[in-house]
Amino acid sequence: MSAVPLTDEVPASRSEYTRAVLALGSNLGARAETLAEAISDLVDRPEVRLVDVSPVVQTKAVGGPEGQPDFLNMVVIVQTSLGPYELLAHCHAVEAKHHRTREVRWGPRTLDIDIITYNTLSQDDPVLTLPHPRAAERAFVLYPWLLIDPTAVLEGHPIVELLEDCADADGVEGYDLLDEGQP
Ligand SMILES: Nc1ncnc2c1ncn2[C@@H]1O[C@H](COP(=O)(O)OP(=O)(O)OP(=O)(O)O)[C@@H](O)[C@H]1O
Ligand SMILES: Nc1nc2c(c(=O)[nH]1)N=C(CO)CN2
Repeated sequence: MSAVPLTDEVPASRSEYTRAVLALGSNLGARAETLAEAISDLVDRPEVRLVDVSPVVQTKAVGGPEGQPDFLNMVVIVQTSLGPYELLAHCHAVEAKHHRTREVRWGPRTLDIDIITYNTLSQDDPVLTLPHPRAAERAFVLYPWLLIDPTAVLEGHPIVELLEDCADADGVEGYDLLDEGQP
């Protein structure tokens, strides 16, 4: 028996952390501020640890209504002891805190958080499809991800190769955070 009290120990079922890749997007409101706050909110619990944060990129909206504002997009990598559905619920709670609404498919939003990968988990459940079913064709996901993990592989393909075939690649550009709020 250990002399150290065990009461604060992480329960055995929660002691393992899994790597997950999350994609964040915003094209309504104070976009950069929202993304920064969302990262804080995501890791504001012991079950989610921040591993890496990509630069922010500005991207032309893909799909949805014509003429919607450009997005800011980024990718964050976390280690989490949450299960995949718990992580999804947590992402939805952070979206809700930032007043995310769902009226039009692919419509403008204050905040979107998608789970791109949860370790190597592969599943088809419409509630949580993993890897994210459209990530492999989205430069607004792959490009910021590539900037922090150049050797990443998605569904067996290096993301650097997937990016070459993305139709939206020309709509992705670097973004200077100091520009937010400027006319
Ligand atoms: N990997 C995933 N990450 C996030 N949501 C997912 C995932 N797989 C399935 N979903 C489901 O998709 C539903 C719709 O999500 P959401 O409204 O954010 O879609 P979207 O971001 O507008 O479009 P897209 O799914 O093309 O990125 C969510 O309620 C969730 O249950
Ligand atoms: N540029 C850009 N386009 C999108 C985005 C996004 O985050 N960025 N998200 C979508 C649905 O998740 C649909 N289209």
